[in-house]
Amino acid sequence: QDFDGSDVPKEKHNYQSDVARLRKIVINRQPLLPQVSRATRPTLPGSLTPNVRDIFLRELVSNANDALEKFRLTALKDKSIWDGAEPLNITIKAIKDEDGKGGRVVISDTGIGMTPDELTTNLGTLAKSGTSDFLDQAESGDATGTGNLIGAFGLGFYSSFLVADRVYVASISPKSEKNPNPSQNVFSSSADDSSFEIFPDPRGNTLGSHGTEITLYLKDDAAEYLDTDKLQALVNKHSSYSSTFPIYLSVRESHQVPDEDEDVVEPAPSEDEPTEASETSSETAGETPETEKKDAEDSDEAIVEEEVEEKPKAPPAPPKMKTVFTDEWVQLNAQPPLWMRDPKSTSDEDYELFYTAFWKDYTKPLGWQHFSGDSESGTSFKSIIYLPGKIDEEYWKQPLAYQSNDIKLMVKRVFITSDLGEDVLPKWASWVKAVVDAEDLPLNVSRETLQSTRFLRQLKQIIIKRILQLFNRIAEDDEEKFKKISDVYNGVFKLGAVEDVKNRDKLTALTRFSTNQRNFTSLDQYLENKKQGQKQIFYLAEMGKTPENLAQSVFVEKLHARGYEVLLLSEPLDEILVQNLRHYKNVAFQDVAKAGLKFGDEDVEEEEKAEKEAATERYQPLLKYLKEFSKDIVRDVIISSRLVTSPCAVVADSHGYTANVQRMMNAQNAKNQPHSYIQEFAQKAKVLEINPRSPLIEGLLRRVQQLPEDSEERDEETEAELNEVASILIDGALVRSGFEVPDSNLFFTRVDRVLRRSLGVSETAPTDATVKPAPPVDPELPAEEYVEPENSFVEWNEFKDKKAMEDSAKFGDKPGVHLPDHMKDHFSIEMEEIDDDDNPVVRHDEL
Ligand SMILES: Nc1ncnc2c1ncn2[C@@H]1O[C@H](COP(=O)(O)OP(=O)(O)OP(=O)(O)O)[C@@H](O)[C@H]1O
Repeated sequence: QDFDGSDVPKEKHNYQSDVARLRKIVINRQPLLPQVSRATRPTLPGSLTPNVRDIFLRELVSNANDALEKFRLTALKDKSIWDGAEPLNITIKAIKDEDGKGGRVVISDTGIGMTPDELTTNLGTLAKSGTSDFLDQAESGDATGTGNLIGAFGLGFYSSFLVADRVYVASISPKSEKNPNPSQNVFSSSADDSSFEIFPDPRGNTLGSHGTEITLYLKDDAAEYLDTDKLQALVNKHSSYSSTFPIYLSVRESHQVPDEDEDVVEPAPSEDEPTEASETSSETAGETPETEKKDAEDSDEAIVEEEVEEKPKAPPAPPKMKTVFTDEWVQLNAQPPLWMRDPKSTSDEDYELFYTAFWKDYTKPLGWQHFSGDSESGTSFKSIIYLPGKIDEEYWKQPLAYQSNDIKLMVKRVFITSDLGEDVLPKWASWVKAVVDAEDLPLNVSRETLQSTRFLRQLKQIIIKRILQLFNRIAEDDEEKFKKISDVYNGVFKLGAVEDVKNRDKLTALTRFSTNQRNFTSLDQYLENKKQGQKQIFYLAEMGKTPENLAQSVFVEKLHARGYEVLLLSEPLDEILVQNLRHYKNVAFQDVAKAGLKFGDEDVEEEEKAEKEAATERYQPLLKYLKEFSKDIVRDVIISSRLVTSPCAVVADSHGYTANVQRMMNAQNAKNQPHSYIQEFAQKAKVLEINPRSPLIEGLLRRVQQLPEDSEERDEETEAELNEVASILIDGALVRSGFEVPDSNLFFTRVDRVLRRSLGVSETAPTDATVKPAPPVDPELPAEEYVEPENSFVEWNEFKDKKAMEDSAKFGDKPGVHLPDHMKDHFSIEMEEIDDDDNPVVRHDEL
């Protein structure tokens, strides 16, 4: 009897809109044969078909495993639903049609099953996070990309429609208080329906007391999935690690039996009757593979014995033999789970496949550590921890609030939970994926009891220790690989070093930086390259600039010229990190844009000191002049010992703001904070340094010296010119040092004037500023109707005041405020009622 062969009442439901979108993409999946036109598709040999749709099996097996896990957990609490003896497993069977062309694949599990309501909600709506991302990408992307997308997201149940025209899901959930009389029901949908049906299974109860059976009627071009070798290969590749429950495949085995005794071979299907044989087995779907297999073995034994007994004295002529076929269940994942195996005999590919199947993450992991251990509390366990190949974007949105639940705790191979509470790992490490199988915990351990166990606390330390060891080992042994790790994890190391004081040193050692001399430097390598006497780790931080830009900075020029290494920090976390660390291995960090920079080589410093004193003496008039001139911007003007070619720079005091911090403060102030006096003080805590060896500075000194002492002899024009040059010089120093000029319009007006002067053009000659005015006012209204762009409208309904909403009817049918999407989060809208004279209505006096 099949699913449709009865007049049971069928409830029709429409798919939720997202499911409908998803199914459309899956069913019309263009990329299946990306390089081939539609017309030629059907004639292609199966082997050319890219394997996008192979994923259906992986997805259904993974769902079956989840259902079994749920069942086992439920049974731990409610002993009445499972006696522990009835097998929990997954079975896969391919059944060919009578005409031998098409057929169906049936995937069953003895898991938690679904009630009719659950069939409707679980299979008719989408609850998966990330699905809308998938939909958007798939719908906007070109067709060829969709295949990869399908593989990368994992479409769950809906991937059935990659291979099937029609899908039936028969299911029964175990008896419970809510569901005292469970019955077996069917979900049915064809690939091109926009709806599905739910109805009582016309075949009655075939699944026993709990479980699900998914029957896929294969599309014409998907007959390859009837081949058990293919199914076996797929399970081996994608699913052997995704379930700790046995997965059985029904495989047709051939046997040689004596031809004479027709009765004996009767139970087994003959070669000419493949369909009948398949049907016989499918009717026994309620039986477990184990019982079926046992029956088959029993009957085989009986045959042998009968023959021996009946013909003891027969002439020794060889009996006539013929081939018969039986369907037998073969377990596909008979090996112990990966974490129980010997790491020495486990290949990288095994670890990668296990990772993908277990966490449904299709980006290859960057590393793993497989180990066994004993916690101090006496629990022994085996574990594999992984470094994911990418970190979830959510993590970087809110790293300190992120919780991934990716540590899967098993007890004696049985999955217990992946919710180990918020503090199972320090926040910086919340991306770790690990499986931990403990031997000595009770199977019914609850999350609450778990959290109070010493085991969990120790596990946290063990995982962190192992993760750090793993990073270290790769850093030491394989620089190329560590570069890849760094691409993903450098920010994590920096965050960890700030957040996790206990592991700060180890995490800091893993961070890598660009410098003026090389690209991938650890702080230890920096210290190895430290010059004699150097007592500081030099760095320059400016968020958003590239290290190449930073290397050109005025603050780096002398250090670079002398051969010192300077860390060039351009990542958002960098400056926070050095501020928190303050020193590494007892060597202090020194911001080269700040006062306090010391090279540490005494001879040079003595020499420079003398030179500086002499220059200060010589440049006194210019220093005095500039100090007076720039008193609103800097605290002092001094002779520099950090500049080589640049004429001047603005250096922050050790307690003042660098340009980087200044920018961050400005951004902050722009948001809401008022300026404080401390901030103003810190802003001005900077010094203008001039380079006595720069010809420009020497020239300026000469000009200042030429200014007449006597105020009677002053020439205003010459003085104005000099002031202008000095202004440009100071503004230039600000820009060169990363600060903003106080008034950029004034700055460019001055530059223009100086340019005119140097070109001999009149300084006062006006530019022809005539422009063509706009045409006169157009009294006509636009002919075409304005089309509302989607989503640019803050719906009236969103306003909380319902009364205002009702009143709004008189303003037209869709009043509202238009905002571009990217601005919506930054605005709140308040409204007030106004009267005919545009005055706000504060009180309704008449009320
Ligand atoms: N074999 C099954 N037994 C019981 N419930 C099932 C089974 N297959 C699917 N379901 C239910 O249907 C829901 C939807 O399945 P689907 O594969 O589309 O998404 P998912 O499994 O929740 O997500 P993901 O595939 O990312 O894990 C599941 O969450 C589960 O509740």
